[in-house]
Amino acid sequence: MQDFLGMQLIYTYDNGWEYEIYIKNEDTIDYRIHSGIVGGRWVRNQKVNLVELTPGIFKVAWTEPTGTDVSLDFMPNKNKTHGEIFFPKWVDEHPKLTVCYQNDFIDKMHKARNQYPTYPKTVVSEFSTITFQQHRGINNENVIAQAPYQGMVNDIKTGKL
Ligand SMILES: C=Cc1ccc(O)c(OC)c1
Repeated sequence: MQDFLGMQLIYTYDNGWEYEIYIKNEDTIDYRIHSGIVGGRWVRNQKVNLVELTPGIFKVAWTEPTGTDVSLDFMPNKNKTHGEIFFPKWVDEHPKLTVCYQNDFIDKMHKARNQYPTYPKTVVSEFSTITFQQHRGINNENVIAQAPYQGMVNDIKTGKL
């Protein structure tokens, strides 16, 4: 567990979506979405359940202010992850409403999830390939501290960011 906490990982789902997560501490993540239908969305200090299923394999699961539920399995030693993402109907219908720095729009997310339909949900089940991982220490506020932009992943991978 100690080597997973503090990790920054970038991974690309088989459907093409590129995500970045920072495992901030034992119950908190920050993340950015670099591509896909909600590319541009980013979130800090999302509370999660994090467990080590077996040595080197981790599950991170949470429910979001949007009503989206997420369960991710990380296999960093194999450069693989698997995600199960449960989207309420409204996120499927109005994905762009969720593209923001969510921390500044929690009320907007709560209003939207009450106002728009939840069901039927859309379940996305996808493997991804980890293309970058590095240790950044625990509770590092500088890892995910600005909005995603075109070329940011390249800047991270080349050490410019
Ligand atoms: C819906 C959020 C979401 C979905 C899949 C992910 O891999 C993720 O990582 C931070 C977040």
